[in-house]
Amino acid sequence: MRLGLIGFGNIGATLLDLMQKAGLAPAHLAVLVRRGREASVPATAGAVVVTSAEALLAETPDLIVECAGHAAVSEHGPVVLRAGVDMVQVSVGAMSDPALEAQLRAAAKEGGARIVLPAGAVGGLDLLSALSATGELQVTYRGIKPPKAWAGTPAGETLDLDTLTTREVFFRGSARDAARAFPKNANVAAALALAGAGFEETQVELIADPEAPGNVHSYDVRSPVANYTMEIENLPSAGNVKTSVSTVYSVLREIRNRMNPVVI
Ligand SMILES: NC(=O)C1=CN([C@@H]2O[C@H](COP(=O)(O)OP(=O)(O)OC[C@H]3O[C@@H](n4cnc5c(N)ncnc54)[C@H](OP(=O)(O)O)[C@@H]3O)[C@@H](O)[C@H]2O)C=CC1
Ligand SMILES: O=C([O-])CC(=O)C(=O)O
Repeated sequence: MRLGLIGFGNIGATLLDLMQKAGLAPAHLAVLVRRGREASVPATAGAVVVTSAEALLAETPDLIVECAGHAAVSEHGPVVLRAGVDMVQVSVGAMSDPALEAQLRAAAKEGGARIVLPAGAVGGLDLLSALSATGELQVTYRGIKPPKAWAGTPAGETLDLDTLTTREVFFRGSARDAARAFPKNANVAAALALAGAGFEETQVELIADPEAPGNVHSYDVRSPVANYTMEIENLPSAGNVKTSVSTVYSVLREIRNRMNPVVI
């Protein structure tokens, strides 16, 4: 596979490492970084490093994986999709901006490309997406992380994250408001909303817990044909405590599914 990456931080670098270990090293790798940040991609990655979506497309990737954040989706997503290249959009929460979501969908339609939204750090989206056809879903999600994973977010406006000793719920609201206010921590809420009951109807609680065993994603689903509860206890990434390691494995799965004859 000729692979294009937008962003080469924690997820990008770990993904390349996992692909190499799984015997799925890309035949060609191009990485889009911000101008002036070219040196952030080590020579050992064996990548062509570019600073624009046009230059990334000139490398003729079969697939592009965005793992750079909401602003990068807005900047590069429409260009990539309009050119007809499928994009795995790890920053799912960028879809919480209705204008950007419409722009991305229109670009994908125009280019005949697909926006692939990976499950990321959460699971069970297959059943949730299937049940959405009942039209009567109730979904409640709780995102629980250690205080340091909420550093640099609005949680710090109401909590002293350095000294917190008790579990505190600092956000209650819709998945849309969660995804917009916590772009590096609530992509999971957006994925659940898009698969299930929608951005306004999906209820979210965000919690800082000094006793949290990792990044915990927990949600309840009620529907006319099935009810379920899911709880995932994730190991945080060494390179970014906000991001669970399983997120990278979920991107690897998307790549594996494009390379294998059986999709699962
Ligand atoms: N779906 C899910 O479950 C999850 C989704 N995510 C999403 O993935 C994103 C990346 O996570 P992670 O790798 O851990 O974060 P990192 O901060 O480790 O890496 C992000 C990288 O993207 C680069 N970047 C930022 N803006 C741009 C841009 N406009 N163009 C090109 N590169 C850019 C940054 O470069 P620089 O070094 O120059 O700043 C940085 O190297 C998160 O921001 C979040 O949106 C994260 C976790 C779970
Ligand atoms: O990686 C995680 O645990 C989830 C996360 O940050 C997000 O949803 O943005």
